[in-house]
Amino acid sequence: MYRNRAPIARKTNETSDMSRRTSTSSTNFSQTSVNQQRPHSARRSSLTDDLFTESINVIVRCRGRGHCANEEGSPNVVSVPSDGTPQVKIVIPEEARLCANDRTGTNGIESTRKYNLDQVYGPSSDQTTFFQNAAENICDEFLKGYNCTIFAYGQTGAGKTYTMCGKVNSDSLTPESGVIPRCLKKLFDNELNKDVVLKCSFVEIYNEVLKDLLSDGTNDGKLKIYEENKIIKIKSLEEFYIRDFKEAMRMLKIGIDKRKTASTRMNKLSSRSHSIFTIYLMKKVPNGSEYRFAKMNLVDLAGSENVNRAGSINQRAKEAGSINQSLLTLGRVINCLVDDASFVPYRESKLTRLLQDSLGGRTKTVLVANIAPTLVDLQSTISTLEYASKAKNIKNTAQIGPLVAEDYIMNDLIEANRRLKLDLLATRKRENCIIMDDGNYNEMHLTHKALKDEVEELRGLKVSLLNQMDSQMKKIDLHKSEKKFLNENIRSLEQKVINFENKFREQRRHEEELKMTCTQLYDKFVENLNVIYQSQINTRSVLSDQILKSLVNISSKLASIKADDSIISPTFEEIKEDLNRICAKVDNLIKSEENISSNLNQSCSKMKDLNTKLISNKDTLLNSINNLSGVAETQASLNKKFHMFLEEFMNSEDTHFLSSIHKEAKGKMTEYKKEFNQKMDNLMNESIEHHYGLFLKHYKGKLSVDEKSWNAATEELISKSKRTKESITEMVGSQQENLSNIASQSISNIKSGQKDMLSLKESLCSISSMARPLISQLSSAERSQNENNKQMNSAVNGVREHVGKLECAVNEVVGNDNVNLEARREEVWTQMKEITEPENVNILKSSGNVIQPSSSSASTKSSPLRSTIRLIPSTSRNSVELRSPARSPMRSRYGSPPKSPYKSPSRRQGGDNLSFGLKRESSGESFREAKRTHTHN
Ligand SMILES: Nc1ncnc2c1ncn2[C@@H]1O[C@H](COP(=O)(O)OP(=O)(O)OP(=O)(O)O)[C@@H](O)[C@H]1O
Repeated sequence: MYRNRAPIARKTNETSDMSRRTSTSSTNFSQTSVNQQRPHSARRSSLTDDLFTESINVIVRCRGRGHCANEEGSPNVVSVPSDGTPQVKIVIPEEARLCANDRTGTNGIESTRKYNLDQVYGPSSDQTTFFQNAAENICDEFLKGYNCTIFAYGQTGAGKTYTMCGKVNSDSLTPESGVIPRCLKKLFDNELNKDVVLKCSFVEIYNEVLKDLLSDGTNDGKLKIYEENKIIKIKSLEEFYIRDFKEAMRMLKIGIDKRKTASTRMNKLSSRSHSIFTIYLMKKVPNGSEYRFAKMNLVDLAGSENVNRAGSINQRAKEAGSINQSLLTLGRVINCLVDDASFVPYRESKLTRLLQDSLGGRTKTVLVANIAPTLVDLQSTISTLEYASKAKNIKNTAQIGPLVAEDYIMNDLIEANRRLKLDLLATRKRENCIIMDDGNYNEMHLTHKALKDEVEELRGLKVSLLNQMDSQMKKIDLHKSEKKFLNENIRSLEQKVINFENKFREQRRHEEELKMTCTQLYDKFVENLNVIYQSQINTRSVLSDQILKSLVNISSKLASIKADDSIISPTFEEIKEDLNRICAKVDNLIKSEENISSNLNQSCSKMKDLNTKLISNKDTLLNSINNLSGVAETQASLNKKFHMFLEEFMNSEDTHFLSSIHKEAKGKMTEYKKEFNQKMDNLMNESIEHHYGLFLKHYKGKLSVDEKSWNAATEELISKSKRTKESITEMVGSQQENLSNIASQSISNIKSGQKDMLSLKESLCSISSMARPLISQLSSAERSQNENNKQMNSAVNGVREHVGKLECAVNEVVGNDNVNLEARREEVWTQMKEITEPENVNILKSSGNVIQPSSSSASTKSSPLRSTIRLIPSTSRNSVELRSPARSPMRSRYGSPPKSPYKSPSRRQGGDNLSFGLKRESSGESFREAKRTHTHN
């Protein structure tokens, strides 16, 4: 960095002089440049193409809620559309309007207001976004050679300084860097940087006094605003060449640090002055030796403030008054420009005077209106937005900057260099004085300051790091102690676990032992239980045996006492009677069977007679056939003779007559033959049917009579058997019932007696001694009862066997007779066929005579029909079958004449002494079985 002059020799008058000189010289640069414009001013008219009118670009930036608003608990009333619409909307809540006061200034304000501007940015827009969208473009215009101005306007604390400068702590950009650092960065990052020469100045207006923020103070009070050729300039303001971004940032930082700030209630670092950072650009014209001159004013205005609200008193109140005054003038200027007034009061304040060219002049101007969103700031916000809306209508005629000759810049640099060398030489001659180049000094000073800042920063960092370290160490210590504590806990827990495991093992061992003991005890218990159970069973069996014995004795006693007389005897008598009746019925049946047999024999004899007659007829027929065969022989001889006669006749002359007779005779013979055969067939059929019908009619009548008697006898027998069975069953049932009653009573008695068994034992002992003679009696009675039982069993078995045999016999009779009748019928039929067939054969052999069957002639041959035939009813009572008695197993078993095989045994059994011993189950079962067999049959 180098400067036009070195204002370093502060302590010498020479330096002061020099400073003044250089200052003038510096001011002369602008003047020179302006002066240099003069030759070009003639050209400017020719550059009418570069002139164009445009409105000031008005941008609103609304900050977020500040600490002040939060403290006051003020609601937000400003909203910014998120879709990029350049509109600010103010919505005042009704309750706020109702309790409106002067502070909020909502009195008489409508609830909703809208302001349309060029661009609007809300709290969410960061510095980068804001610069890129709002300020970058104007930088480009500046680089093109236009004079440009960006100034921030708004109430105190609305974010003007934040927008324009941001944080300027380092040599590089940060996210918080504002418009000025970013502009500088952009200018130095430009590709055409080589052909660009940049200078800067930084001035503030504090209480309407100008102050050079980059100066060492030697030019204090010398800065004066003057206008030359319609260009506003500041006399004695130092301009510094800036070679790179870092240098520019250091200059900016120096100026910011020098700027007057103070803490108010509304802003802890409130700017109490208006500041203008100006960048001068000399850009070489492409393919030329001249440089285009332009300057950019970056203005951070002091904020308008409510003295009461800001709590400004004394100096601050004076500052506020000055600020507000200058801002009021700015407002009036804007109004005048908007109203296109003939007079614009630029000169009424230094601010408006310095911004004269930017407001309604030849500059491209951007006005940033900073506002706060809360209700407490509403009045200022509305005021700001009103100004901004008006400023939007200010028209500027942007003009490209003048050209400066390259030689002039070179001469300026050489001159500056020469003056510096003289200053150095003069300074070196002085004693006790450190003489050094102002640039170097400044550079060193800046470097030193930067280093100091860095050291401070590092110190602060170190302190914070040390603090962090301390806290970390404390945390580590805490963690260590916690870890130690946890380790101890873990160790104790592990020990507990080990102890627990040991105890668990011990417990398991105890459990195993306990199990073993339990098993042993259980086994012993089971064993004892078995023993007890066995003893109980034994006891029970002994007791039950005793009880049974007692029961048997009692029952036998009862049976012997009562049953013999009152129960069994009458029943047995009845059974006897029944059986006798059955036997009588069986005898009747046998008798009827004999009758049937005799009937059958009679039928057989009749059949034999019939057969004899048939045989005799057969003989007669055979004779007739023989006669017919004689006739046939005669006929044959006659025929022969006739044939001979015919041959002779044929040999004669009249053959025609003979042949006709012969044909006629032949035909008649054929007819005769047919007729004869037909008549013979009819005769034979009629004869056979007649005889067979007679035979069947005769035997059917006979058999139906026998069948009826047989059926009646069978039914009677069955009903008798049924009745007998029922009476026996009833008797047995009653016996059973009696016995079961006695048994159940005894059992219940025994059961009840079981409880008093112990007490009864004693009495039993005494009873046993008393019961001995009774027992002997009972044993004798038991023996007799056993005998009775045996007899009864044998009797029942006999009855059962007898009934079974009877039923078998009946079955055999029925079954065999059915078979025999069938066979017999077949035999008769075959015999009849035998009788009739030879006749038919012979008759068929006969030549044509009618033959009447003869009724005589008996055959001497023996016929099966000569045997006796028995007719018995089959299972189907409607059918009648012929049976051969010879094939009857009954007959073969009992011989001829047929005699019932059941008669004798039945009689024997019925007649024999039938003493039914009472063996309840077996006898009942046998009766049931007999009943089943009978029913089945
Ligand atoms: N858009 C913003 N985003 C973040 N912080 C902001 C914003 N605007 C302002 N601030 C913060 O608000 C405080 C006040 O801002 P600033 O000093 O820029 O206000 P000002 O308008 O310059 O006030 P004054 O006129 O009193 O100087 C600062 O701490 C600043 O960092």
